[in-house]
Amino acid sequence: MQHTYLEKIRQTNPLIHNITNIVVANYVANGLLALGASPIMADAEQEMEELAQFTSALVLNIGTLDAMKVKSMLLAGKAANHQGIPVILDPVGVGATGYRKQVVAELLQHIQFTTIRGNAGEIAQLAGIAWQAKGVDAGSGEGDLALIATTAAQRYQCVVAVSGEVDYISDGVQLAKIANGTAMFPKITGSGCLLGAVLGAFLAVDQQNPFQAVTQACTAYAIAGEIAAKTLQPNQYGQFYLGLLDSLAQIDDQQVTKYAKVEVIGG
Ligand SMILES: Nc1ncnc2c1ncn2[C@@H]1O[C@H](COP(=O)(O)OP(=O)(O)O)[C@@H](O)[C@H]1O
Ligand SMILES: Cc1ncsc1CCOP(=O)(O)O
Ligand SMILES: [Mg+2]
Repeated sequence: MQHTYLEKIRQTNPLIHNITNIVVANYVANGLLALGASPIMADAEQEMEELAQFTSALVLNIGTLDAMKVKSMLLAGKAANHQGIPVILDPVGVGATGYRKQVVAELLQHIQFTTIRGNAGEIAQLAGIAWQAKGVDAGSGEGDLALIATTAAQRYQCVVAVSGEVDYISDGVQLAKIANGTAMFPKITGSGCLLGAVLGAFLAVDQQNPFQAVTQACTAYAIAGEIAAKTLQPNQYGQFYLGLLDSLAQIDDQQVTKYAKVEVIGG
């Protein structure tokens, strides 16, 4: 596996266009800057086509939807597909309401996503497998996470990442299991949303190998969390929130190689 993603991101500073939710926009922008990429958060329908001409990836996050945002997402997604830049979907809380389900179905119908990243509850919903999600959080279920990732990847013809205590990445044939991370992640809001944007940065520097880029992104991000949590008490969530940004700025490809707990099956 290629292990030079972080170096490439810092060399090329890919510009990542995010249409994201009001809870996390600032944190995601800071996380991309820390990593060495550049963020642009833009929602207005008038600028979607223009942005696709000079950005390196598009991240669509449905966390706080409204009709105007959905219109912009459709325009941005189609323009990104036309330009051939990677498009990432974070289907935040897709099982929570009928509107979220309807919007995600529309996005999936009109846009070819490179990657879909969500927690188990969100991806189980897209895969049509039973799961008890809790709002925007993963919730609980008995489902087989590898099957959920693989089913969604085959159904939507893209790389799917199911994040959680163990991350499962599938392109429909290959499966990666990543055992890195820290239990502090689900204690801060925005950690999943920031991961979606980080996927954009990794995919921007390796458009040829989306499965590998997503696996490396999830691994690097989970290890950055481990490093941030190492010196903290288990309830220092505020410190973790900021420490994760510092850690994303400091982590390098050698550390990712050293600490990775990744198993790849199939392919
Ligand atoms: N219990 C856990 N232990 C270790 N890492 C976790 C745990 N839960 C989530 N993560 C990590 O947190 C990050 C965000 O994933 P997740 O919490 O599933 O997203 P979301 O915030 O969208 O629900 C991922 O890097 C994932 O690996
Ligand atoms: C709490 C909340 N409500 C709508 S979007 C959002 C943020 C979800 O962020 P994450 O999935 O990264 O925890
Ligand atoms: Mg989320």
